[in-house]
Amino acid sequence: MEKNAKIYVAGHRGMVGSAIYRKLQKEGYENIITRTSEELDLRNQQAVTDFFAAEKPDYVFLAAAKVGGIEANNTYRADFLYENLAIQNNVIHNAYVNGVKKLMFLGSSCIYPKMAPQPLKEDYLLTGTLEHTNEPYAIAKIAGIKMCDAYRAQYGCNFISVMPTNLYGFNDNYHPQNSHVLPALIRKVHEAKVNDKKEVVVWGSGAPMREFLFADDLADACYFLMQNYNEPNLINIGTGHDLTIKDLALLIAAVLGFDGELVFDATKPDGTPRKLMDVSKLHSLGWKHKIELREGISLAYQDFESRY
Ligand SMILES: NC(=O)C1=CN([C@@H]2O[C@H](COP(=O)(O)OP(=O)(O)OC[C@H]3O[C@@H](n4cnc5c(N)ncnc54)[C@H](OP(=O)(O)O)[C@@H]3O)[C@@H](O)[C@H]2O)C=CC1
Ligand SMILES: C[C@H]1O[C@H](OP(=O)(O)OP(=O)(O)OC[C@H]2O[C@@H](n3cnc4c(=O)[nH]c(N)nc43)[C@H](O)[C@@H]2O)[C@@H](O)[C@@H](O)C1=O
Repeated sequence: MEKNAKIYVAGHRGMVGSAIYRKLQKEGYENIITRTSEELDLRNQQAVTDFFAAEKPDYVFLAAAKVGGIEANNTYRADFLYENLAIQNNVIHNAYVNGVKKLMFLGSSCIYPKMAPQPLKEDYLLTGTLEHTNEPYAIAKIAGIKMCDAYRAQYGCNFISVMPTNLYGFNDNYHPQNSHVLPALIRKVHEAKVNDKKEVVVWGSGAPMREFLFADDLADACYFLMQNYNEPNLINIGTGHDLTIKDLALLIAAVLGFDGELVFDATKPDGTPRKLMDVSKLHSLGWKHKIELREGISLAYQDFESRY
């Protein structure tokens, strides 16, 4: 990407989009264009068509999406399918129509088959049944990946798809029901600590395993791949390490200084038992994460405390 290139970061107020924006600024890009969802609703086909025709961006990071944790995905099934399909259809198609030089689409580790062998290799996509709680989201994301591949095959567009693992970081969503597990547990443990409560409720059995990547590391990888990756096949982004939800809760309790009990709520779903990324393809290209989990939780907690 040339330093004077016009780069559209879709979803720049979100956790991932804001990290990509910070990374681009740090690298010296000055022509970054953004719109909030109030200024440009990416579900609106005409509005997106007009925006691309007027702005003609050179590069696009598509980090706008309907996003949430296990409960949000399972509850708002229609919204996750419709909104994500609409956003990605509009952005990817108009990127093609307006000659965007390169576009990055973000998938997610939760769109691999529920019972895929571990660690998850890129070619396991579409080899088995999806996890029920996030099936609508996964169907939309798989369509986005296939759309990038199809526009490359038919029209020669340099559209790439990356597959991030579970993320956390600055500007995360700490909603009690709709957030992902890591921000949810930061909030619950914090509230238990300041209110002198003896217990924190952890959803499910605590046995599922998850891998976590700090959003600024993801942004660094996205920037690296935007410079160095031009293939139709998707590429995993993660750390290659995971832990149980119980151990995650214990680690968050340790970092935040909470010494009460963890109580497991079996009425809540566990979701996918494990989704550890095989990151050998990314490592072979020369990229590795920098922020380890304990440090990342500490950074995220500082952000949480400054915003709540
Ligand atoms: N969080 C995670 O653990 C993971 C995320 N990902 C992927 O990363 C990407 C970003 O996720 P994340 O940053 O966590 O999500 P956030 O919810 O933090 O941010 C999403 C952004 O999308 C924008 N957006 C949503 N709907 C619309 C719309 N209709 N029109 C315009 N903009 C819209 C929002 O804009 P505004 O703020 O202006 O309303 C918001 O800034 C997504 O593609 C997601 O699937 C992949 C793996 C894991
Ligand atoms: C990134 C990925 O995120 C989603 O998948 P997920 O990894 O299953 O999501 P999660 O982070 O919400 O939960 C992880 C695990 O943690 C447990 N858990 C415990 N206690 C809380 C808790 O308090 N909140 C939440 N949310 N989960 C909890 C929870 O029961 C589950 O076993 C996809 O829908 C999909 O959208 C996607 O892309």
